[in-house]
Formats: sequence, C-alpha cells, structure tokens
Amino acid sequence: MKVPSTPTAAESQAPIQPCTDCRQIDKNKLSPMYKHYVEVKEKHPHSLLLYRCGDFFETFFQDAVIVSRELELVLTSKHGGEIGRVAMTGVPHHAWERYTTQLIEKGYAVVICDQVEDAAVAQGLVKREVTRILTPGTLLQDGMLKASRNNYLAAVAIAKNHWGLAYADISTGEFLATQGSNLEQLTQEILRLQPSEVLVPTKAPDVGTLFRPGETSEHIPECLPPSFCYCLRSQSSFNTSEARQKLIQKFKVRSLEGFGCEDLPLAVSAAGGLLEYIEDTQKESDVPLQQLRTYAITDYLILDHQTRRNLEITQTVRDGTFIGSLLWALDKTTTAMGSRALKRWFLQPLLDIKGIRARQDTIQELVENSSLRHDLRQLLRQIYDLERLSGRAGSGTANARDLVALAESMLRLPELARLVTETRSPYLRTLQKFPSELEQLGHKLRAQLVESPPIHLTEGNLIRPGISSQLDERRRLLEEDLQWVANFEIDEKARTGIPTLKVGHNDTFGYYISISRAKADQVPANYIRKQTLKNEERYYTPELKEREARILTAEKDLYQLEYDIFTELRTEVGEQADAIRNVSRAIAAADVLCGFAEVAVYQGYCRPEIVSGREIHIIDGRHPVVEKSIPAGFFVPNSTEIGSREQGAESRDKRAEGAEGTEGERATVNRQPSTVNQQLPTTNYQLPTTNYQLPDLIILTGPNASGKSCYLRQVGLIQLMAQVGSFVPAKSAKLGVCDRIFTRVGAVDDLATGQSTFMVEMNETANILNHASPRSLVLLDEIGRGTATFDGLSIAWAVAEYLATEIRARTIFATHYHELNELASILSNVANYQVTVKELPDRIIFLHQVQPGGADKSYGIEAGRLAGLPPVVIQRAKQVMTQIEQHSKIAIGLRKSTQS
Ligand SMILES: Nc1ncnc2c1ncn2[C@@H]1O[C@H](COP(=O)(O)OP(=O)(O)OP(=O)(O)O)[C@@H](O)[C@H]1O
Repeated sequence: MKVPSTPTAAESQAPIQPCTDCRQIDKNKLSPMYKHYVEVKEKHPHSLLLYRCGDFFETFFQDAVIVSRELELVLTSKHGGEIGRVAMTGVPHHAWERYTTQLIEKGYAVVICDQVEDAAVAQGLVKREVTRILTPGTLLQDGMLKASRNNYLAAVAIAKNHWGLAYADISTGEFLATQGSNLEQLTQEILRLQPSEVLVPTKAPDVGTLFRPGETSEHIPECLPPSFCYCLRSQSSFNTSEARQKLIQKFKVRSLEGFGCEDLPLAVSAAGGLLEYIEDTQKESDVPLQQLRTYAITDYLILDHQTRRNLEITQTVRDGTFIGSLLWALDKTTTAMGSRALKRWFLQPLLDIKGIRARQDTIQELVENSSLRHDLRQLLRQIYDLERLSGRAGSGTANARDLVALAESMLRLPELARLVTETRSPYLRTLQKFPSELEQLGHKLRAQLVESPPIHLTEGNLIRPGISSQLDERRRLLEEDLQWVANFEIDEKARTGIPTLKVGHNDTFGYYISISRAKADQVPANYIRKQTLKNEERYYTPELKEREARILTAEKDLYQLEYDIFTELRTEVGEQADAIRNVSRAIAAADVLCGFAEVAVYQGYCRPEIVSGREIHIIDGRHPVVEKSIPAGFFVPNSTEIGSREQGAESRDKRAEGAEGTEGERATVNRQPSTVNQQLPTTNYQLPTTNYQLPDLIILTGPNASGKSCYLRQVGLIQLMAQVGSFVPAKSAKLGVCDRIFTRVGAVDDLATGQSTFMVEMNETANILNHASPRSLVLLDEIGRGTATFDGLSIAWAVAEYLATEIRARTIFATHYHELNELASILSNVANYQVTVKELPDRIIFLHQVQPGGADKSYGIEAGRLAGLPPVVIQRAKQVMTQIEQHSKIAIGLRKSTQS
C-alpha cells in the first residue's frame, strides 16, 4: 500500500482544491516543469495539451478536467510549486494514439509535447517540444483514420451571397476547390462532404477557437450546418492575392489557369486559407498534396442532403447503420482505396454519358470475363492502401511496416499489368502501364528492409544485413560484446561453482549477476551488490559494468544508423508520392468496377442504356437493398415508364434556338375533371396540345405496407446507380440522364432547428418546386400528410399539378389521397398506378405489384390490426370510417362520379 507522504510546508499551506485554470496564475509560483507546461499551453490555448512525463502523457489544469470528463479518467492532482496542487490526469505514453483518437472524435484538437532528450542523461529539466498538432481534419496516423472513409478538411470564404470552398484529405492528397453564388449550395456541399473540420475566416480576436459539433457562435455563418467542427482562422490567411501566391509557390506554377481557378477568387481564397492551416499544423512534415482541381457543382448529378439520406446511400434512415444501406448492398471492393472511391462516386454521380459508358464498358468486360474478374479481385486483395501509405511517406510519418506494405503492393504492379494486357475497356487499359521506377523502388525496399520490422523506428532491427558495411561492422562489434556477456555467465558459473548463477538484463538496472539468496554467501569478493529481491541477490562487477556501457553506446549508434538508412528510404518513397497516387487512383477505380461487376453477376443486374432523352424506362426493376434483405425470389419486380420526350419540348428547344414557335401550340386542355365531379378542382395550367407517349407524373396509390415507398426508392436508386456507371437491378433499362434527383420521404421532426414535421415537409417540398427541372427525377411520398386532411389533400393536389404542368419533372407521387387519381383525367401527362393486394374475406394479401389504375382503399385499419391494435379500437375505427365515407363531401363527390 502506498503511504501518503508528509506534506511539505508549502503544501500544507496550499488550498485544498487543486488549481484547474492556468490562465490567470502567476507563472513564477510554479515549479520549472509546470512553468514550461503553461508556456506551451499559452501558445496553444484552444487545444488540449498532452505533456510527456516519464511513462505518461499528462494533462494539467483545465485540460485535465476536460480530459478526465471526456475519457472518464480519474482526476487527481499534484504539487506544482508555490501555487499548491494542480489538477492532473494522464494516459500511458504507449496508448496516446488511442486516447487522442477519442478526443479528436469528440471534436478537440490535441497538441503533443514530447520529451526530445533521454531523461536518463538530461541535465536538469528534461527537454520537451511540441512534436505534433492533431486536429480532426489533419490526421495522418493510420489508427486514427477510417480506412473506408475520406477525412476531409474544408475551408470556406463567403462574400455576401457568394462563396468559395476548398477541401483536402491530407491522408490521400486530394485537394479541390469550387465557387458558387447561392449559400444554400454551400450548405449542401458541406453536407455532401461531411468534413471532419471546417476553417472559417474571422475578424474576431478569438482566432484558433475550435467549435465542436453542435456548439454555436456568432462567428460561424448561419449557412454552415451545426453538425460539424469549425475552426476560426484569421482573415489574413484567406486574403485572395496572398492565397494565390501561396498556391503558385506550393505547386510551382506560374498562374492558376491550369487549375481552372484563375477567375474564382473565393475558391482561391479558401484554398489558400486551407494550405496555411495545413502548414501551421503539420510543422515538421511537408504534406504531399495533389495539384488543386477546380470543379463546378453542376458538373455532377445533384443530390441534396435529404435525398442522399432518404435513398439511404451510406446509412439507413431508421438507425443510421451501414447495414441496410445502398453501399452495404453494393460495396464488393477489396481495397480501402476502392471503398473510399465507391463512396465518392456515389456522392458525385456523372452527367456525362461518355463517362458513364466508359465505366459500363469496363463492368461489361469484367462480367463477361469471369476468370479475369476473379484473378483481378484476388490480386487487388494483396494491395495495401497505397494512397495513404505514400502520403505518410511523403509527410515523414510512415514507419517501417508502412514501407514494407508499400513495397509488397508495388511489387504486385507488374502482375497487375500482365493480367490486364489483353483488356479493351478504358479503366482496365490504364492499368497496363505504370512507371517502372515504382517496381524498382519496391525491389529496393524489399531488399533493404527486414520482413517484419517493429513499429518503433528507434529500436533497431529495421535494415537487413549486407546493406551498409558500416552497419554490418557495428552489428558485428555488438554481437561480440553480447557474446562476451554470454561467455561471462559460463565462466562465472565455473569460477563460483554456483550452477544457478545467471546474467540478466533489464532497462532500469542494466546487466546484473543473479544469485539465489541461499547461495549469497558463496559470491566472490569482487561482486558488488546491486539489488536485493525476495529470493535473489543481484550483483555486478566492474568489467560487466564496463561492457554494459560499451553495449549501450554500440546499440545507440547502431539504432541511429538504421534510422538514418530508413529515413533515406522514406524520403525516396515520398518523392514518388505523386506517381504512387496516380497508380492508386487507377487501382481504386478498377476495384470499384470489379465490385460492380461482381454484384451484377451474382444479383442479376443489367447494363442500362443511357440516352440523352428524358425517358426512364425500367423493365422489372428491383430495390437493390430490399431484395437482398428478403429470401431469394421473394422480391416482386416492377416496371416503370415515365418521361418521354414530348413534341412540345422539341418545339420549345427550337424556339430557344431562334426558330418560330407560337403560343398557339399550347392550349388549355382537359381543364375539367373527366368525371362530372364538381367537388374536385379544375386546373389553371396550360399544357402542350401534343400527346405524351409516356406520363411525366405517376400518382401511385395502394394500401399501407403494399410497397409504394419501396417502389419509389427503387426508381431513384436505379437512376442513381446508372449515373454512377453501375449496372442496375432490372431486366432491362433505358434511362435519360437526370440533372437532379429529389426525394421527399417520410419527414421527421427536426428538433435541432425547432421545425415541426409539417414544416420540414413543406421546406423540402418548396426546395423541390423551386429547383426541379424537366430533367429532374422527383420522388414524393405522402406529401401533405402532416396536417389536416383537407389542407393536406389541397397541397398535394396543387404540388402534383405544378410538377406535371409547370415543371414537367419526371415524378412519382405516392399518396393515400385517392382523390389525386382524378388528375390523370385532367392532365394528359399524368397516369395512375397502384400497388395491388388481394382481398380475402378475413385478410388481405400483399402482391407488391405495381399496375395501371388507381387504388380506392388504403386498408389502413387492416394494417392497424396486423400491427396489434386492440380489437375494440379496430372495431370503432371501422364504424368511424363508415360514417366518414357517408358524409364527407369529397367522398360524396367521388361516389357520384363513379355512378354517372
Ligand atoms: N416489390 C416488392 N417485393 C417484395 N416485397 C416488397 C416489395 N415492395 C415492398 N415490399 C415489402 O413490403 C414492405 C412495405 O413496403 P413499403 O414501406 O414500401 O410500403 P408502403 O406502401 O410505402 O406503406 P405505407 O403506405 O404504409 O408507407 C417493405 O418493407 C418490403 O419488405
């Protein structure tokens, strides 16, 4: 048991509560180590400072309070000089990465202040320096990053309604920038990227503050969603001309024209601000970034945050899990690079038909050539994360295991090239050639590094024999000394006649002669006692001590030499980082396409024909996730036909090109409901007189749980997958390229912004009506259900009418308002479809078949019965329904219309 030490005079006068804030204290009242701690902390007031003390990284004062709370560690205290006790908590030095990762995931920045000299030889206070600054967006360490996810650092520059955005993943080197003129777009872009940290320029004095997700500040512009980490940066680092200069210097170019951002001042400003931050945080390492790429948001299919969420691309809506998401069903990649690329592709689907076809051609070749696909997947499995490994080499943070993994992967490249020699498709052809220097480098690394090196770089055992004569010579001398120690044991056993005598070693006491206590009286006179244990006495002799000193020095020199050879190799790899990353991009793409081909074969997907028209023509489509989640053969396929190119659109195009066209082509048609139902509204819109081959808008009705939402999402997912380049779950498909996909599916209260379910629904609907075009695909599920029935029906009617006539977006509108079926008789580009059920006397059977025509019942009460509502409630609901059906005006109207 540890006996508490008697307090010194200073301690007994000190306040009982330990000091938990070092900002206001007199530093001169601190002992030297704490004084140094406070000085370092003053330079990094917004980060948690982990300060190396022996075998621990300690935190003190306010940081100790935070760290103990966040990591659930015991908060203790320690005497800190005249000031008295200081709050303290710490983590073992070998586990710092694990604890730091937890802190960073919680949105903190961490500064590591390590010992930079050997404590054993230090004169006075051990020298310590800041060796790393870790923030959520600037991580490079393998253990801190998720292999299948990019870790983006973003920077924004906002000027009134205009904005610039730059983002980089410093672990993979991607660096991109864009500019726009609508702040809502910036919000959506941030939501798409899900950055780990966003830099915001500010004039406020509190530069450096890191706001954790959910924390608010007047300095964070309102358009930036609160769920991210924001770091305030000085405005000066975002100054456009300085930013421009910084980019020019970094990439050694004359102008930014080649990057496509010479005329995008806000994009340049954000990119410059981002670069400066990387330089500030990565003090010792020069992070290799790829050249800046500029993009426009409109270069890709636009999916807003709600749509990505509703289509459950990366996680499910219900519980936010990966299992059950689209990527769960489709990710058959075998490398971390491929898995990240797949995610990126889904967040930026293509508009360019040629680009889509290039991906399709590759998948097709891999589908047709199954042995190639199989061999390729086998080979890719042996390739490590070249993208991140080369980044770590370039920034000087790679360890020897990283370089061995790099070497093994680079040595697979010739095999990869041989495998694809005969291939025709674009993505495989790029693998046919790779720079020969990479293979040579792979050979060199394999020849020089041992097969399984340790993680630490300063403990030797990194370099193979025969690489450096100097190294070999030192190893030989060290070996001799170690042999001397072994012989010394044998000799001493013989000399003393103690057969159990042993020569041992530990880090604290060095070499010693161990003798059991029973034989202690037999030790020779020249043995000097070193340590007494329960059953053992430990001794040394002057000659053993001398040998120990020699061994220590030899080891130190040897390790240093190995380290130097290693860092030379690492620098050489770093110089090839760009070339390695080019290869890794090609490998990642091939991996994604191989995975798509694999899914296509095993799930029976087809190659969709991508056309320039507006049609969405799917024969026997399936929902890729639902079909995987239910027993094979149980999913009922359904077809979809919407959005043919009507002649009116052609004449509109001609008008746009300057040809004649008159309003005469338009007429008010079918403005009365076809039935004589005066309860239903007429339309105020005009439609082209020409006949539509396919409807633009489908009203989809059907009972609860019949499969409406599933069908709706299935169409969205098929379109999305097709624009990513994947094959799709259908018998066949002919799809026009969409500019945007919108979904409005089952809203939930947005408690964070204080919006009700209905307001969320209306906001989302307004967004769709304000941005959709005839090229968009709009999927609406139960619009208007969050308010009173008649308000809801009226809104649903007006929204459907507006989409079909004013916007003419391809739309599927699932609803329980059967009254909307009337629209089809008023508007020629609207059609009714229903999901069918079979009605038996005592129950209904879900057929999940989508067929022409409108449903007239929702069987909601039946759904309630199946869900287990008490029979008395079901009975009462039936009575109420009968009453409503008899007396509701709309119901009366509908009855009249069917009778007439
Ligand atoms: N085509 C299909 N084949 C087989 N099962 C299906 C099909 N479509 C849907 N299902 C199953 O039916 C369930 C209910 O489907 P869904 O949620 O789409 O119904 P819904 O009509 O939207 O219901 P509600 O109107 O109550 O929201 C799904 O979870 C799925 O398991």
